[in-house]
Amino acid sequence: MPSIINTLTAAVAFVGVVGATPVEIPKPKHFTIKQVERSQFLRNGAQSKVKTFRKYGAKIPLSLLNAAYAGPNGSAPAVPGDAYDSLYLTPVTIANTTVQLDADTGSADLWVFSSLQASSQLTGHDYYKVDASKKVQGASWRITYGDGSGAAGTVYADKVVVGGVTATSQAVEAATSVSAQFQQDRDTDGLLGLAFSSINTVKPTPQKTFFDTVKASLPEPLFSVNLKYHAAGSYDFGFIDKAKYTGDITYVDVITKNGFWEFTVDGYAIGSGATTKSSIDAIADTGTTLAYLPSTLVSAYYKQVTGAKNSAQDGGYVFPCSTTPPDLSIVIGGVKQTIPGKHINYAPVTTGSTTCFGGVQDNTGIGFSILGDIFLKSKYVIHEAKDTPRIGFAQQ
Ligand SMILES: Cc1noc(C)c1CN(C)Cc1cc2n(n1)CCN(c1cc(N)ncn1)C2
Repeated sequence: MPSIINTLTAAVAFVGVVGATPVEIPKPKHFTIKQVERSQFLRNGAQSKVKTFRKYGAKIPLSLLNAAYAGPNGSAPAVPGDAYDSLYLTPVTIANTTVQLDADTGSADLWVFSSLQASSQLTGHDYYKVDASKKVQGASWRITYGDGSGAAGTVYADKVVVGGVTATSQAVEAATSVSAQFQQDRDTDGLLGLAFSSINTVKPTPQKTFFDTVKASLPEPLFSVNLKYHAAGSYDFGFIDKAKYTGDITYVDVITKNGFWEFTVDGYAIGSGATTKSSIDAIADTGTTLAYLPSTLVSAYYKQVTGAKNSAQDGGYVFPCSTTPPDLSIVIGGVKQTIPGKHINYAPVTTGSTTCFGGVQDNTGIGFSILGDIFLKSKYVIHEAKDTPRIGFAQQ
């Protein structure tokens, strides 16, 4: 629908009567009343409902959030799963059911809670009702994540729609079992893997990710990630939205050998300090909540945070919640990408504690650095899968 903008320009004289003596109010030169597209009002209807729910502290149904933040074709919302952005959820329609999946650039399996699980595991979840006629015979999958959580099951080829983009026959990995972490997390109905298909866990034949399935049909072979701090962002498939970033996009080549969106960081700076040159191997990973960086960098960073300590009891670097830590910049493609200090004050270590867990932690034991949501939520990140895959970063 073309937007209907009527501009009414009127010169209106107001004569007000105050007491007995008429008072002439200076004549305004002109004013404009803009009319906007009806659909924007409709979307704003959902948004005004979200505001009312928030005002009265009511839990907002994800379906309402999805309606409020529905984007143009190709764009899907990424809604924080809780108050601390521990994960972001995106509505995905599989066959005729819409589920809330954690879109994850650090893994390559599209898996979902399903009717194959014990019904006790399905309470509070939307789930995929498997269609036996669509089963991929002989195929199975099993995935384990860095935090020890995981799931396993069998495979179906079914219709999947994300942000209006349709994969007519996408490998849908139906869970037969999920780990305790997923059983306890009633918001996450599964994952939408967006890493490279080379690390898909389906046996005997690895399956394509949703992005790989639809890539050739998109305007451009890319997807853009726009996670936000304590707010709904988006995943844009096939296009770059200039309204979602400022300045330039800095691209670097992706190292594809491990199946991640992996690249080299050139250095870092703490607060307004000098830049330290350092070659750091890192992956961009929307499925990881925090940022995990080399111990030398992390130790130098927390030396500048009043009251910070590396607490074995709390499982990492913590500091008083009243602290606003310094910004942390990392240099990618010669350009500083800054994490606001506010984002690094992640969350109380336990509910009500005045000790807060740092959003930047040590990568010891992981083998590489992970730029998770703490880094990503202030950036607009382009994942381009041409012959030489590239990743691009811009400031939101
Ligand atoms: C609640 C809640 N709080 O924080 C999380 C996470 C949850 C969700 N919940 C506990 C279940 C869960 C566990 C994981 N996820 N979701 C997402 C995939 N995981 C990854 C992905 C990846 N790329 N790298 C490492 N792990 C681990």
